[in-house]
Amino acid sequence: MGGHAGGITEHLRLSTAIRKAGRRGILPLIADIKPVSPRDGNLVGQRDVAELARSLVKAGACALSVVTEPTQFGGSLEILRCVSEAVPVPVLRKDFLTATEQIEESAAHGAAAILLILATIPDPLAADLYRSAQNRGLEVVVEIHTREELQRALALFPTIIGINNRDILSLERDSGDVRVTEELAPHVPPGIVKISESALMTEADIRRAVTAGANAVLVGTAILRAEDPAAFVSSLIGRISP
Ligand SMILES: O=C(O)c1ccccc1NCC(=O)[C@H](O)[C@H](O)COP(=O)(O)O
Repeated sequence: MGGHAGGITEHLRLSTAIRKAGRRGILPLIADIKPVSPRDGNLVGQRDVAELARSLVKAGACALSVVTEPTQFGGSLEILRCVSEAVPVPVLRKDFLTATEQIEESAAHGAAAILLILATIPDPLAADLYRSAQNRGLEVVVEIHTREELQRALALFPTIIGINNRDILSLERDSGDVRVTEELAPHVPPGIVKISESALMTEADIRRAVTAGANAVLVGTAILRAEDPAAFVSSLIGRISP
């Protein structure tokens, strides 16, 4: 799958990977690699990140995300590169991006998509960053947590909207609630890929997100805290249909 450009594998688009899994009746699950949770502490520990990434994809994750924010989440661009080089699926970079130079940096480290968090980015900057990412061939997950942010997101004509069940402004110290997806997903126009992100801790949470209309789920803590993360992913995918 894909070719090579400057040492980094060129991956499928994130929206394509999600749609493809959904069409095949496979739960589109994005497994999130977050080294540290401000709420739950160290999640990756001494594990080899490349091996972890490969095992999650082998278990059926259609894409991965990597949190690169270093101070609160223990992430780095090196981890992004390591994961992107290890797997043949799209990798989403999750960070508080605010500058156009970070678009090039994301692409150079193998990201297929970036996150734009509307809670932290004013409208003109969001539009600039969205355009820059598109011009660089990256997809954008426009992240929202409120109805007001959904209206702002729609003005960008996004292909993917991420509904964050946690309040990122509290740096994920809140417990989050899938009710946020249940409230917002029905208001997202058809044709836009909807990802329910964060605080999906149980099979029941994921079922609720899918029932509310999420086309994909992004799960971090529950996978990384499982005794066997790959077995956990494959059991979720085996038990839940999109
Ligand atoms: O989600 C964000 O907006 C975000 C931005 C920058 C750094 C970290 C961020 N959130 C952390 C995550 O991406 C979560 O790890 C991910 O949504 C999975 O959540 P969970 O399943 O609750 O661990």
